[in-house]
Amino acid sequence: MSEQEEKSVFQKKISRRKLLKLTGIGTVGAIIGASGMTGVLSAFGMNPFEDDDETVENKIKFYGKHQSGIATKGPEHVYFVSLTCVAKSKKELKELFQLWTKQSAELMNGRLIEQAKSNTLLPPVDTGEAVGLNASHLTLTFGVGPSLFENKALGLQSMKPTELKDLPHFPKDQLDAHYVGGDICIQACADDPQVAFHAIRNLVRSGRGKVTMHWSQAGFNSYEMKHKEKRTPRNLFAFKDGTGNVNVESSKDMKEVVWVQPSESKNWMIDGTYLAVRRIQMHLETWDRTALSGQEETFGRHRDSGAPLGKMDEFEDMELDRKESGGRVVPDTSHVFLALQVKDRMLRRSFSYSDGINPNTGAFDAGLLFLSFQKHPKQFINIQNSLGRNDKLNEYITHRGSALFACFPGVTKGSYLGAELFD
Ligand SMILES: C=CC1=C(C)c2cc3[nH]c(cc4nc(cc5[nH]c(cc1n2)c(C)c5CCC(=O)O)C(CCC(=O)O)=C4C)c(C)c3C=C
Ligand SMILES: [Fe+2]
Repeated sequence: MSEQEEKSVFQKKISRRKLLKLTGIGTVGAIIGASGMTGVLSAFGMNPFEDDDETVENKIKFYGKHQSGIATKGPEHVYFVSLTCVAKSKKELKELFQLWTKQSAELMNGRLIEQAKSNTLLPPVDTGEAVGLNASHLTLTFGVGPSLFENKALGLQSMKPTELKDLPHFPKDQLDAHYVGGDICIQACADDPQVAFHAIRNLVRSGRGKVTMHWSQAGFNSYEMKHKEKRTPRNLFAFKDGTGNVNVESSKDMKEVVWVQPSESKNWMIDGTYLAVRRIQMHLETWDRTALSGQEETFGRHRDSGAPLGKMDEFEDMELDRKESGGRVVPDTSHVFLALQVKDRMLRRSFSYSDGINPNTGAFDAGLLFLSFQKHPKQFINIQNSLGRNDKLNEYITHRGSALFACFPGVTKGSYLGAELFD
């Protein structure tokens, strides 16, 4: 940088574009590393996580300290995919994440993965089904599973955090290999299911030769609106699901429960989180034959209001030890009672699914794509163990799918997804 150029930077006369050019950030961090870039931009009074286009409607920012789709509230649709990595080297995989970074920023800005006019003699680069649709609050969240680190060709063995291992077998699990594990995951959430699907379709398509699809699951949430605010959504058993969740607006809670802090894991996981995924079938027909009182005793909450048993309002305190006529108001076999027996907490971000009819039973294949984010997998494991064999809800559900992923921190502009792992 010349003296004159430096002066312009300090007087903040220089344009963002010019600064990126001068520092070499435009060439994917060729000159300074990912964390160095954050420092340089901050020193010049620029937000390193700022996105380009503030004018785009219904847009969630791609760049940030944390990935989108974790603390982002009120998702209506999800398309989740678990992938197998077939890349032959770390370099190939790194290039894929660099490409996905660029494409994700485009998609979350409501654009196609490639703006260039298609050559009519070739298949279009973007598949096109999102043409004319807006960003629809699309979020994209990427993670890597334990098996990725066992692939010797990638040479990532020493980077594996000790806590990143397959979830243990839990009592009553009846897992179907079709819905277990994966090397890489992508969670796409949007208000429009076609926008979410389009994103995954195009990301997977451009990863051809480096990834193949292992399993996927689409899901949905519907929100009652009050004073233009989304209320807690109901699951397919009609209960409000998410009332006792971590407050995503509290950075203290998020640091305590969700975001990995320095020295809590491998350095590349700082500001990242672990995603536990469970595909849980819900036996709707059995549930629908259960009396309302039995349904409410199963969860420990009233169905319509979502209030703790014996109370009126959804957000009243859950008093687990409250007794009336000598008996517990909230049964000790209820889902909420057992979930609260351990001190661990998690951020739940689940979606309902309905996938047609099971040909063997003639029953709905419907349930919950349970997704929880936590800074350590033991938080999920401890709660699931507490639910164990005693949860009354077990009479109505069967866990069919399971996976654990380490989700990267967010991306600084000029860097890429997973840079801290690959560089
Ligand atoms: C291991 C963690 C959990 C699994 C698996 C799980 C499955 C599951 N949950 C519901 C419905 C509800 N869960 C509710 C509360 C709740 N659930 C968990 C954990 C798991 N649930 C926790 C930690 C809590 C919060 C307890 C609290 O802090 O109060 C509720 C009540 C409303 C709410 O707080 O969200 C419902 C309803 C289903 C249907 C299900 C599997 C299909
Ligand atoms: Fe639950």
